[in-house]
Amino acid sequence: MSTESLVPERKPRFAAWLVEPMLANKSTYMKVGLAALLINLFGLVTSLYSMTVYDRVVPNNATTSLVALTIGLLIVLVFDFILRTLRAYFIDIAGANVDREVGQRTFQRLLSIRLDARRGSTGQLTGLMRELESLRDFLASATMTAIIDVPFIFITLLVIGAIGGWLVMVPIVMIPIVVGAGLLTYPALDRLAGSVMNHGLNKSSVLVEAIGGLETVKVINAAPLLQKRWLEATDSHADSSLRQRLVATLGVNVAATAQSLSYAGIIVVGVFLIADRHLTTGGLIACSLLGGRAVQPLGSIAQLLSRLTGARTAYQQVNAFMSQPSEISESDQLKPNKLQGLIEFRNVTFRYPGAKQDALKDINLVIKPGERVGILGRIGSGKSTLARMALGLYQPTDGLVMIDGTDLRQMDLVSVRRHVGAALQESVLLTGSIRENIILGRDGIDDEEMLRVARLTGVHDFVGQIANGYDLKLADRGEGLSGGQRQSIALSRALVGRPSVIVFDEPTSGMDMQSEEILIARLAEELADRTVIVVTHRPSLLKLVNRVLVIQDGRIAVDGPRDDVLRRLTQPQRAA
Ligand SMILES: Nc1ncnc2c1ncn2[C@@H]1O[C@H](COP(=O)(O)OP(=O)(O)OP(=O)(O)O)[C@@H](O)[C@H]1O
Repeated sequence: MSTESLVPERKPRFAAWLVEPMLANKSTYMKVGLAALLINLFGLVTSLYSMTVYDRVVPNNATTSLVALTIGLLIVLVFDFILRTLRAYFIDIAGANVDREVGQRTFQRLLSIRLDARRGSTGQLTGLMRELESLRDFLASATMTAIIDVPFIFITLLVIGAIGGWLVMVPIVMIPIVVGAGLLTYPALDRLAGSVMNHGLNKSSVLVEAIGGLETVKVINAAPLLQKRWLEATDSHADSSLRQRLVATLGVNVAATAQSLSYAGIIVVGVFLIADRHLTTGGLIACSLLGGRAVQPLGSIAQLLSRLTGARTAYQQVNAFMSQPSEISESDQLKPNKLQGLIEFRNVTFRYPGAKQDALKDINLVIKPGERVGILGRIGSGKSTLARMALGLYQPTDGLVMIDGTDLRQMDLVSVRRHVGAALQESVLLTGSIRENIILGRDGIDDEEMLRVARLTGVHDFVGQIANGYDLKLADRGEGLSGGQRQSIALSRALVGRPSVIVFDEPTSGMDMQSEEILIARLAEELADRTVIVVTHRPSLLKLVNRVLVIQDGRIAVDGPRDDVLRRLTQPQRAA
């Protein structure tokens, strides 16, 4: 029998990544609410002041009372000013706290996103992270103030009712008009917010692609194509933004007109009530002021409606991203302190998301600790995929990848990768010094160890001569260095700290034969007792390994001791 609960779990209305940081600032938000309450009450005082002045002071020429009342009002205004300032300050503080926490959570999620579950291009993901800004804008400042003011509409209406009786019907009639206009425009605004955001993400996508590959774009003359894509993305973005603003303006104008109508309506009806002696002139003045106050928060909401829909769309997109599978699972994951270096593939089949064919098919493989394996095969045969799977970058579609006898899915990949040195095909460096690029802020790696690997990989040969060479700041992704130099740095950061498992994918592709030979000679000793996987097309690198696998069409075609396999591969095919 299934152990699953029969009662479906109710999904929380809002996601934890947003609600938890907001709840953490609960006390600040309560202060904001209290300030809003007092500010709204002070607003009533101003209207009542006008009423008293018109009804009591003017007819009796009671200047002493006027002075006393005005002093009272001034005191209230001073408090009002202080509270408004405090309210804005508290909202900003809470907004900044929430923004920091939400930003941290989303960035962490971005870094731990499972590659097999990743959706959207690099540019779209960049744009998505920017969408957090619109959420932040929404949660901070003006928006919250306007929303908090809404419940006070009822208090204002109560006061109007107390002073002017049925006069209260005038602003009450206006409320459904404003709300109705909001409700009518909401679906259109919501739809437009979605398309504004999508077109924005498309723009970001073209931009990132163009900037990231500027050199290639020039060389292959792709500028006209990208220019065309950029123009299309900009046009559609501008078009949907324009429509969004038009619809939003409609709601705002209805609210503004309703506010004026409420004012005029109160005056007109009030005149008749005064004639019937149901209302005083002061009462009318107070009611007309209060009438404006009653409708005003709705106007602000109408103004915010487009931002509200924008924020909702951003929330949904970010939430969808936050719900994608991550390398960090909820369960307790194993965090190894060290690795023996036993790597096992059990019946592993893998297909890239959206691909038509399996990249790896039914792989069974045991790499013992200290074993050094070279992986050969034609292009696209699945060599790099095998290396990526050993690093836990992708989870098998079927079967198990195990390290030291434990399923990789049950291990904390950050801890595992601490003991694995990897250099993949692309030597992507980070902005910063060469030293930073080799050490990468890892604990326990000193300058001595950095220099040791730098000498080994040849980095010292080109950095050692320059004064402060290791502190040389590298530009974006290591620009300013040759491909081979970048590769040497990438190899250094993989070897530093002597990790027990090494995974190299074409580690010498950017090097000349002489540099490669020197490197191989030095690596032979360095890698002696490690578990090593080297993906390569170069026979020279096979000097480093004692076992060779040949991958063909996603399957292991040949597996054996290096010399045996090489002999088989170089033997002329016997005629059938
Ligand atoms: N990110 C990806 N998404 C979809 N398919 C992919 C992806 N990366 C690789 N593939 C496909 O998986 C198959 C194996 O690719 P892999 O990179 O492992 O080949 P390889 O043997 O390392 O090739 P090369 O020698 O050219 O590096 C190929 O058919 C390739 O088209």
